[in-house]
Amino acid sequence: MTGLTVRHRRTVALDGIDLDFGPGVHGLLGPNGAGKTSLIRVLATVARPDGGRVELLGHDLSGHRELAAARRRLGYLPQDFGYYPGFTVREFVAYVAWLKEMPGAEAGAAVERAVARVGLTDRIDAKVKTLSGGMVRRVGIAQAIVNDPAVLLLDEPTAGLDPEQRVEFRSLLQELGGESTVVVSTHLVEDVAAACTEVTLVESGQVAYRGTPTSLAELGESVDGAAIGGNAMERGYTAALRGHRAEAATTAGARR
Ligand SMILES: Nc1ncnc2c1ncn2[C@@H]1O[C@H](COP(=O)(O)OP(=O)(O)OP(=O)(O)O)[C@@H](O)[C@H]1O
Repeated sequence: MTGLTVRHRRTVALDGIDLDFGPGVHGLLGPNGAGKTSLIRVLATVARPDGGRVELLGHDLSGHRELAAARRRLGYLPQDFGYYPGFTVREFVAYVAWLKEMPGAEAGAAVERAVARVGLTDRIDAKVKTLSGGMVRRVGIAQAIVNDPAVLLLDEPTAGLDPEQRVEFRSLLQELGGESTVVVSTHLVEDVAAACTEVTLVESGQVAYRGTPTSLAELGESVDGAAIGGNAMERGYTAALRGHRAEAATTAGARR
């Protein structure tokens, strides 16, 4: 994407950002309101940008036909994931497979495979409304991967998962990142440390930092631990944010 701009009324959620994502697991980190969801929604083709150009899997997302082609190869777990409570897990994931225009002959096996990958085979014929919050989240992940997407977008997928499920989910993420491009937004620096190949730190609609989890931890090692606190990765996160804020303040001062 180049010059990607998203506005919500007077709020600039994304301020002309340039980014590209290749194969692997990309962690999107940033404070509340930084613009992570706005970015994922544009990539998921559910929101139109106000400016800039976005290309996904070779499709320019400004074209209608291109959008449909891109959607078939996408997987998306929204932050507020809506589902039909009366559907069983199988029915719900099959419904998403149908929406993605998967051929009927393949869909049945694909649904079972996706549900198995999130560890819910024993509940596949249970109604979604009877599941715990963490299980519903896993159904959300299953529907996102049912079509073996080339690009998988996950907005806060670990919210509501217990620690054991989170650990299992991270290994699933690593597996998925070996096959496709995964973009995952999270508040948890541990998710990034454990599962991501690259980190993008977003702040006030801008890219504040890009690098590997190791380079972010190295940045944390280089700052005064007593002054910031936390582990190396958390210190790196804080130092990168503060660095970006200082730079933005200097630029704004120079403009005045
Ligand atoms: N529908 C909307 N109407 C008005 N403002 C919005 C809307 N959606 C987002 N915003 C604003 O746009 C900015 C970016 O929001 P966004 O949800 O993309 O951030 P985020 O990084 O995903 O935040 P969080 O971590 O809290 O989910 C924020 O200032 C937010 O208040």
